[in-house]
Amino acid sequence: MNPRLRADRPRSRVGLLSGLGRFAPNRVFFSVLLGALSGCLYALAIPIILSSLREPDDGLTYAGAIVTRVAGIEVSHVRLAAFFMLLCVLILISRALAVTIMARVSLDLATRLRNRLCRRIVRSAYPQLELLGQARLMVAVTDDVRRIVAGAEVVPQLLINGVTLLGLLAFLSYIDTRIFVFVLEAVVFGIITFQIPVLIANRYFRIARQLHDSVEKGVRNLILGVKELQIDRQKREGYFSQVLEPCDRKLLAAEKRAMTTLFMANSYGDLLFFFAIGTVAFVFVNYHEISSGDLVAVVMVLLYITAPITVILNMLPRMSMASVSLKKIEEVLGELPEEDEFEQPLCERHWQAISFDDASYRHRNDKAHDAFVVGPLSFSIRKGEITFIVGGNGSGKSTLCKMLSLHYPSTSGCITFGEHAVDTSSIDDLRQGIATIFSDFHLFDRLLCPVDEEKLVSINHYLREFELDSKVQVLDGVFSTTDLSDGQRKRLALVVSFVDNKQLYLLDEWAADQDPVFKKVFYTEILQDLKAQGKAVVVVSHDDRYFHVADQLLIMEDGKLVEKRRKPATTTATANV
Ligand SMILES: Nc1ncnc2c1ncn2[C@@H]1O[C@H](COP(=O)(O)OP(=O)(O)OP(=O)(O)O)[C@@H](O)[C@H]1O
Repeated sequence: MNPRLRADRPRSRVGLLSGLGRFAPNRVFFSVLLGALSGCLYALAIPIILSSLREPDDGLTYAGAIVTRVAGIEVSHVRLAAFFMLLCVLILISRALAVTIMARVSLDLATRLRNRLCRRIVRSAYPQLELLGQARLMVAVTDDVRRIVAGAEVVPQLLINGVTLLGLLAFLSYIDTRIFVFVLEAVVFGIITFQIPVLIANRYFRIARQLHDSVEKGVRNLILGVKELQIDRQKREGYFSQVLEPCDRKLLAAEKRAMTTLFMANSYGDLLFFFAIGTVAFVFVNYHEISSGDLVAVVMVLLYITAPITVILNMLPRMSMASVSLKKIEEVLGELPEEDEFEQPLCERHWQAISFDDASYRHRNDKAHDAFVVGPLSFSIRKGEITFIVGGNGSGKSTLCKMLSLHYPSTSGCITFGEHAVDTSSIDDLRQGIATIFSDFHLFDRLLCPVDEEKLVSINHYLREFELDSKVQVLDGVFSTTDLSDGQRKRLALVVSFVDNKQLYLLDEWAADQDPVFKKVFYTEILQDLKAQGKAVVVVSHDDRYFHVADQLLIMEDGKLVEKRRKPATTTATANV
């Protein structure tokens, strides 16, 4: 079996804005349009104010302006004032709409990305998930998605301030072309030189993002291993000094470097404009003729320009981080090829026996040369039979179970379920007939399937049978609690699998946590019940005193099947196989 894996097509390195544009083109277009409009209106505010201050002879005075009484208040240049008020209202509406629309798009995009990542995780080949690791997946689903939202939210702000900047530069060119050229040169010089620290900061942001995965992994292991660390001070300190703190230190250093570089770049950007203002006010006027009114207008525009420039410079780090996170998510999606079979319509497949013909699986890890190989294995599992997989620790029992449950694709040989060879067209259908309880199983707090009256009767029956009825009730398909002992949790997992009514039951060391009484019930009653129902039952077990209940014994050693024993058809149920 080698299910074809469909990797994401190699993507072009899309920017944040084009990513947003592809996601919601109409809304992003409106937001951009309104942001641009808002920027234009902002840029208009200064000329309006200035024109209210100017006299026709280019002097600057309030005296002599025509004053009109509006609702008892004296207003000069009433038409201009009304236009200014209208401008303010329009700025308010367009700005609010631009920002709100983009914020909503970014939230929708975040939800979609999170959902897409989660769906991709469940649709991906299991070995690939193992290789990628929980920490990397968690950071992508939570942190990276959040950073993209933060970055997307500033897009309208950048746009508004960018357009304001352009508008003011245009106004500057209208006042005095020579000053405009000078300021434009300062802007171009500022932008080019500003890119150098931005590039350095981006490099540190990328390093910080990698280190974030390691910190996440460290914290996760700390939480998982808290019991062990609490009872041993030396190990606790060792964990902090050898694992968490070195990672934290590196992350802190990278983040500090990135932020420091960017803040210094921002300060440099601000200063550059004050330098430009100073040059115009103290030097330029000595070489070029310029009226005092124009000079005031130029200085006002230059002072006003510093605000949008500061906003743009301050918002850029968020955009940088969002772009790094978007790239990271695309990398994760690229590394998680989707199995083709999920596109097929589901159709239940029935079989009588599973056959392994020289099937093998090679674990993938960083060091390919010492990867563990299980197989080649040849055997069959039949319905109405109990098969035990036995062997020492690390002999490959659980790996074989995951081959049987179709989580691990065989790297050579062939596996068939009855008439159906396991391939891309059949794998998901065949998986639907399999119930598993692995040693690292997860118990969901609900049944995750429709619960009708018949099912409820069946659940309550099994809860009583497994002595769980006083602990757990099922209300609307949800368990009243899953805070149970390890043994009880395994029993509840078995109840769930019984209700699911599958064809193959794979129980990996299920009985390991059960008390001797229930262990006996498991081997002598529960397994026999499943067998009587015609299920194929595969049990990984170290309980040699119960090996006799098996119809078939598969003995594993170092990834190979060293012995297959089958119970003779004539022997009694208690005879050893
Ligand atoms: N996810 C993995 N990635 C790489 N190698 C693995 C992985 N899981 C297991 N292995 C390798 O496969 C070998 C067999 O592991 P497996 O869990 O199948 O043994 P087992 O017989 O079930 O052991 P136990 O009785 O201790 O549960 C191990 O020695 C280990 O080196």
